[in-house]
Parts: sequence; structure tokens; C-alpha cells
Amino acid sequence: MSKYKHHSRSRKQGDGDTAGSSISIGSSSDFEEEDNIGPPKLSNFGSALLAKNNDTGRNSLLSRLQMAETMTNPIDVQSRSQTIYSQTQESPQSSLFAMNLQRTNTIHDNGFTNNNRPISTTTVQQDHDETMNKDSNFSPNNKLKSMQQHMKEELTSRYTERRINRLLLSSNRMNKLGPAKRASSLQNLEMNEKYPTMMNSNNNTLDNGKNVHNLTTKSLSGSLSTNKPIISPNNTEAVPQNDPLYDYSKIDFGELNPLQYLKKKNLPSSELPHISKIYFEKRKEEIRRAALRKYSSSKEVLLNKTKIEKPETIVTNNQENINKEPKINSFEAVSNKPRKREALSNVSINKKEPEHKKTKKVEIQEPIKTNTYRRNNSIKVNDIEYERMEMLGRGGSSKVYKVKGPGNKVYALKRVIFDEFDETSVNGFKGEIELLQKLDKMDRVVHLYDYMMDQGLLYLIMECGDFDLSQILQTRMTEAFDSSFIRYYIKEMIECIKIVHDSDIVHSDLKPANFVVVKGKLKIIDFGIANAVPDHTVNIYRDTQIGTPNYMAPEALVAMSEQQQQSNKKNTWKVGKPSDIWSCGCIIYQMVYGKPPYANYQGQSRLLAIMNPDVRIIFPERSNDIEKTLIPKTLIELMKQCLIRDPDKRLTVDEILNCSYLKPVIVTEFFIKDLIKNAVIFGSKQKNVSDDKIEELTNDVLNRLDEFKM
Ligand SMILES: Nc1ncnc2c1ncn2[C@@H]1O[C@H](COP(=O)(O)OP(=O)(O)OP(=O)(O)O)[C@@H](O)[C@H]1O
Repeated sequence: MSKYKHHSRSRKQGDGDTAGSSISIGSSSDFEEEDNIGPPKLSNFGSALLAKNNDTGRNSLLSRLQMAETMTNPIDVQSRSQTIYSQTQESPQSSLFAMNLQRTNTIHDNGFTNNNRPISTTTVQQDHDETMNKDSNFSPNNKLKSMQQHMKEELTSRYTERRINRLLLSSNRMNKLGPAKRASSLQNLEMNEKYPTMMNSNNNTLDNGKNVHNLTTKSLSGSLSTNKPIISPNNTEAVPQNDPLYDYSKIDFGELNPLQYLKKKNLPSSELPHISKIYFEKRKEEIRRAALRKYSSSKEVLLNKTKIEKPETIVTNNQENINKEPKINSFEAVSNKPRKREALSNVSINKKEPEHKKTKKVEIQEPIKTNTYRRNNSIKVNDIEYERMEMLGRGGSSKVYKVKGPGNKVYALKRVIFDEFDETSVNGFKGEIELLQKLDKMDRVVHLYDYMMDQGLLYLIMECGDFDLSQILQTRMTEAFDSSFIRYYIKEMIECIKIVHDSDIVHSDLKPANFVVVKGKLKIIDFGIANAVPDHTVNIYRDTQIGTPNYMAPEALVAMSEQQQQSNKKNTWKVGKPSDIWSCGCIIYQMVYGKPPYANYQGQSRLLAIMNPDVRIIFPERSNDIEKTLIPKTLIELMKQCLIRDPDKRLTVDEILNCSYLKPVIVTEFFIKDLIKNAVIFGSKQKNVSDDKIEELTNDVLNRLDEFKM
């Protein structure tokens, strides 16, 4: 505020001064940039003093002397001197100007001379003459030139200092500039090299005198232009500036985080982003090394188990493998060649083997790194190129794409990311491939054409479906209850499960999304946590994954929860074919009422509700939609029979397929009339009809039904 006042005041005074109104020190092109970022400009009056009679627009004592000569009123002189005094408090240039005035011993801060004499033209002239006399070598012109030169240097020094200050504070921003801007910033820095002595002398005052940097001009510009380390005097360690070749191991953070390190080494806060970057680079490296160690040991274990033929490549290529990690977020594959046909021939499931001794036959083939293939939307799986068309869906750790293969044939490509170091998940996927292979000839299981497994990525090339059952149910949500639709899809679904159960496999994660319609037929697509049931065993114990809680059977959840409580035991739980029937019951329930039985419970309470026998499932008589259609009793009965808590009492797939809801008898009107007529005639002759007689009659009617079916 005061600055503004003085400034305007000097301007006003300068208004009457021809030089002051038109000349300013900032008018030179050299300083144009400073309009925005440089130090405050001199007042017009000060500018005039410095600039008048100088063709290049620079400072001139002559102008000051000339002005002093024109001043006849001492008060005028005093007020102008006060203005100068005020300026010395406000801006570096003004203070510089005052310094120069002091050097000449002519005008003192308060408008008085050193001897406390009021300033007058005579005083100025006198002092001037005295000065001239002290140094006989100094002609007035020489002195003026020398002063001009000195003031120019001082100004440049201050200007440079400010620039360096700013650059230090924004040095981290430099790194974010584009090449062009960075180059221009560096150009500005180059001038600093012209004044190394000045810069050295100003070093200690940088950064508000907090003694944080003490950089030399050379080290700064050098570091920024050549990416060499900045060296702090308090810090013997160097801070590399984006130097890719810099050995980060030189910096030892110890237990410190970047901020603590910064403080300990007394580095400026502007270095924090850079230090942090180095810190995280180091951390990343450490993690990589740890992963490498784990990778080596896991691979060794895996090799022993799966008898991989070329173990030496794993060991020798460890570093290489890590560097060539596939990018998991893109549709890219590390194209390896796992000799798929050989792998498939290895697939065989020995049902006789006890569960704990079961050996996985699908082997991970060592990658042959000659065949990497990436092109836009294309991917090669075992040397066959597929072009991505659209995404079909995604699962917990997978994405499924519709792709076009040789001869424009359409396939589903499932790309799964898994932890290659986690033996359980590796085995899980191998198990899924085995099951798909085992059921390959079956009509109700999606066909697996090819697969490729390597380095945490699994690719499955499968038969492509049009929709999955969850999508179908979703679109039906808004429509009224339709018994024919429900009957059709229950039948389709149970046909799929029958294939699985007949192969002594328990799926254990049945849900609508795991069925797709392929050319009008429902098929199972997913065997993520399925497993083969050993002979003569009803239930098997599964480890690893949990199914989808909405559709999970109570016994599976109870067993799992018991296992969890015994922390020393493995996290396993019991599933059997009846568990799949429960899941089917839940899916049928969703078809009828729009959501699975326990859908109204959320999270943990849903699991508890499923496990709790006191929480009974309600089977409303009418549908949930606006029409409130009466639900066929046979359908309600079917649901109830699937959702019995006792697994042994649940229906089997064959029983479901033969249930009266799925095998309804539709008769003609004539049949009903005939039946009633016969019943009345028979009743009129009989006083009482025994239960046995009714049973006999019923069977008779049923046996003749085929004749009367519509
Ligand atoms: N062969 C296929 N044809 C058409 N769509 C498919 C096919 N395979 C999968 N999808 C779609 O991709 C979705 C996810 O597939 P999938 O269930 O196999 O993944 P996932 O990782 O095993 O899922 P989750 O682990 O949740 O069961 C499916 O719900 C389906 O919509």
C-alpha cells in the first residue's frame, strides 16, 4: 500500500518532469520479461534519475545532477529526497539507487547531508566538487561512467539473484516442462554463468537466508542442463536430477522416509518430489528383488512338481523375465509357445487317485521368447492370430473378449491374470483347464479350443456364447411372470448340471453368469473352483476359493466357517453334488421372484442367514410383478425340494428333470369332461370310495393320459 502511494506520488511529481514521464528502467527489451516476474520497477522519478541522458535507457547520475541544478526550492529537493528514502525501503532498485547516492556522499537518506546540512543545490554541487577533488584522476565524465557501470552491475546482480531464487524454488517444476520450455528456461540460466563471482557472493542469502541450498550458479545450471547431481554443502550425498544412469543405491535412506531424509540432510523442500521419486524407485527395486527371490524359489518348487523340461532357462532368465513382465492392463500378450498339443495330451484325470495325492497333469510350459506378437487389437495364442471384436464380460480376475480367428470364425478369448507365484491359484487354473478338457466332448459345456499359460497370464480360446443367463434374467426382470420361459431355462440349466454331475464333478460355484447361450443352447462356461469328486465320495473338501455367497449352500458355508475357527487347519469346506442343487434352487428362485432367496440380507448377515436353519425361505404364492400371477404349485414344490437344508433330502438332477413342473401334462377339454362324467357315474353307484380305489382310478387316468395329451 505504502509502496503504491510512494510510487504514485513520485509519478505525480515526475509528471511535470519530461524525462520522468516517459522513461522507465523496465522499458529496455532486456527486461521485458521482468514485467511479469522481475523485481518492482523504479518510480518514474528514480527512473528518470537513472535513465536521463542515457541513450540506452540506463541509469545516469548526470540526470540526477541536472535535476538538482534545476531545483531552486529546498523544500522541493527535500520532498524528492524523501521519496527516494521511501523507495529505499520498498524496492531493491530503489535501495540500490540510495546506496549509490551514499557512495557519492551527496544526499543522505533523510534528505540531509552527512553533516546534517539541509540539501541544496549548492550542497550537492559542493559535495560533488569535493568528491572530484579527492580523486584527481576522476573527471566528472569518467566518474559518471564508472558509477553507471557499477549500478548496472549491481542491478544485474540483484536481478540474477532473484531469478536464481525463483529457479531454485521451481527446480522441480523444470522437470515437468516440455523440451521447448525447459530449453528456454535453461537459456535464461546461462546468463548466470557470466557472473559466477556475484552468484558466489550471494549464495548464502538464497532461500530467505535459511541456509538451505548454497548452490553455486555452476552447480545449479550444470545440474539442470546436464542432469548432474546437485550437491549440498551439508550433504555429502548427491541428489541426481532425473539421471537414468544414476546409481540410486548411493543414497541411503535407512529407516527414513523422503521427508525425514530431506530434513536430516537439510535439503530444501523443493527437492522433496525428487527425493521421493528416488525413494520410491529404491523401494520398487527392493520389492522386485524380493519378488525375484520368491519367484526363483516358487519356480523351483513348481519345477519339481510339474517336471518342467528346461529349468535352467528359468534360473538364467530370472532378471530378464522380470524386466519383461507383461503389461496387465492392455490387450497384449507375451506370446510364448507352450507346445499346446503336447500339454493337452498330458491332461488326464485319474479319478481313482485320492484327493490329497491327485497330481495335476496340465504343465506350465516354459516360454520361448522368440515369438512375441503385438499388433493393435490382435493377439497370438500359440501362433494363431485372433482379432478382438468386443468385450463379452469380466469376472473376478478375468476379461472375456469376442475375437475373430482364422477363417473369420468367432471365439471367446478369456484372459485371466493370476499370481504366478501362488501355487494354489496356478493349480486352480490348471484344474479348470483339465475339467474343460475332460468335458470337451459334452454338449452342455462350452468347448475349449486352445489355451496358453505363462507368467501370470492365462488365455483360453473357447466357443463363443451370445448371452449369459444373468443377462437374460436381467432383461426379463421388468416382464411379467412367464412359466414357459422359466420351465425352459430350468430344464436347460439342469441338463448342463447333469453332464457335470454325471462326470462326477461338483461345480461348486453355480450362478447365472456361468451359463451362456450358444446357438440356442445353454452351456456351462466356468469351472473356476470345480473339482472332481473322488469315487464313492459324496462330498469333497475344497480349499482356495469361495463361491458366490448368494447361491452358496448352507453346508458349504458352515463347513467353511468351522474350518476358519480352527485356525490351525487349512481353509477348506465341504461341497458335494447337493450343493450344486442348492445353487440351482437359488437360480430358479431368482427366475421366479426376481432375486435369490437371501438377497434381502447384506454382506455378512447374508452368510449368517443362509447358515441359520431358523431363517426360513419364503415362497410367495404369487409373482412379484404387477400382475401378481399365481405361481404353479409344482414350481413352488420344485424350489422347496432344491432348497432343503439337509443336503441328502434335496432332489438330484434326474429327479428335477422328471419333476411334474418340468414334465407337465397338458390335456384336452374333452379329457376333463370325460373324466368328470365317468367320476359322477362311478360315484352314483358307490356309496363310499376307499383310498385304494381312488389310487387305482388315478393311476388308470394317468396311464391313459398320453392318449389325451394336447
Ligand atoms: N465362452 C463365452 N462366451 C460368451 N461369453 C462368455 C464366455 N465366457 C465368459 N463369458 C462372459 O464373461 C463373463 C465372465 O466370465 P467367467 O465367468 O468365465 O469369468 P471368471 O473370472 O471365471 O468369473 P468369476 O470368477 O466371477 O466366476 C461371463 O459372465 C460371461 O458373460
